[in-house]
Amino acid sequence: MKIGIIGLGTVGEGVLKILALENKNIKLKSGADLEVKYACDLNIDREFSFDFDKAILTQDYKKILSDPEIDIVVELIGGETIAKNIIMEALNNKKHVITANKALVAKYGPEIISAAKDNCSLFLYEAAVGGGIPIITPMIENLIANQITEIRGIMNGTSNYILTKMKEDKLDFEEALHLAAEMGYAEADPSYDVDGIDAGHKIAILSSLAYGGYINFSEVYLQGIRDISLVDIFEAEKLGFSIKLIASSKINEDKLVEISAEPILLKNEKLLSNVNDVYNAIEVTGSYTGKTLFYGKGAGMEPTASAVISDIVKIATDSVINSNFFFDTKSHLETVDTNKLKHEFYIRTSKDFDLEASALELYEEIDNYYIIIAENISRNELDETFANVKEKLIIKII
Ligand SMILES: NC(=O)C1=CN([C@@H]2O[C@H](COP(=O)(O)OP(=O)(O)OC[C@H]3O[C@@H](n4cnc5c(N)ncnc54)[C@H](OP(=O)(O)O)[C@@H]3O)[C@@H](O)[C@H]2O)C=CC1
Ligand SMILES: N[C@@H](CC=O)C(=O)O
Repeated sequence: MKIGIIGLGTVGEGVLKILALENKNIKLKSGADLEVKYACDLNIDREFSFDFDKAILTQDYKKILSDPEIDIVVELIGGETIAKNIIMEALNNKKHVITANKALVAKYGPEIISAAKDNCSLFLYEAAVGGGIPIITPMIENLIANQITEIRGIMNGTSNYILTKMKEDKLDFEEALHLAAEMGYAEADPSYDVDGIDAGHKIAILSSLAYGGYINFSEVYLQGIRDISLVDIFEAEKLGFSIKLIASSKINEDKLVEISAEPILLKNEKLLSNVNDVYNAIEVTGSYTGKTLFYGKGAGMEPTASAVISDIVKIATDSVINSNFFFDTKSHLETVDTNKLKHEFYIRTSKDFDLEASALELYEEIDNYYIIIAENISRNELDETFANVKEKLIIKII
């Protein structure tokens, strides 16, 4: 199998490196005969920390797309414009495509998957969710006997790293984000990480695999972590909770999906409360398995590259389940308006809120804020109640 890798940043360099180091072992274990014919990046004059034949380096991805010898194109440049063109052109040229680009899969999955089917090519994206954790393949293969009814987890390494550093090292948000970017965890535009968008992409992808249809990404309820301060982290701790960015979805009997990516106050005894640093953990509920848990590093060079290589080997060993059920491009899954659902909430509001005029009870006053715990209330009701305050943070409690 001849492979062209496009994008040699964090993930692409990892793929090139592991293939250079492990090619013989991979062949021994799987029988797959892999050759990287091209490795493409804008900057090819830099130093690499491992040995490989530099003749494979190119700055021109079009060479890869038009070379009839190339079987697999690995798209690792990220973004939604050139990356999408590369993927579509590669598929239309009858090449198999592998990506780690969750934004593209979540937003354009139906279009890309249809193009793959039309061209009898394969489109795989194990690295798009959970970094190094095998999760897409288990959803398609190992859990195939089950009806999946619920998925819940920590799916963004950067935000989990930030929340962990804020809690354990008392770093403020910006310092922790800076560290996450240095480690290669954050997206090129880190607002994807901290505004819940990346976790939203991932839960949309998993739900589209699980429930026999596709989720329209714009229907995922999103809330990020950028407004969470040390005050909230330590208030939560006093109450016996941790704050985690949780992506979740569940399907009800009417086939309506409740789907969100948002910070949640989780009881400290819960398993997900204790998943820290760049680690992700994804809990999948199946009709026969009950809950299964997938845990590991959710971002970073080597874990993510490991997932990309598993897709390469699947294609090379011709072992891909490619039915229409998973990410069914013809069946749009309807979603529930989560703003109407009643829950318990943690609220931090500035003191211009007229507490006496409201039916809500004060839990504590801290600095210039009221902390309020509100029960059996919807986001819509809370948004109306706190519409005019200078500052507010509203987080669901589970
Ligand atoms: N980092 C991670 O932990 C994970 C990332 N992902 C996904 O993997 C993908 C890649 O991410 P990551 O490796 O972090 O991104 P990086 O920004 O580190 O790498 C992208 C690379 O592609 C290069 N590039 C950009 N445009 C072109 C082009 N037209 N032709 C050739 N090369 C180009 C960039 O060069 P230059 O820098 O010069 O622009 C850069 O070297 C993204 O979709 C991301 O969401 C998925 C899971 C984990
Ligand atoms: N930025 C992402 C990278 C992996 O998907 C994250 O932090 O999880």
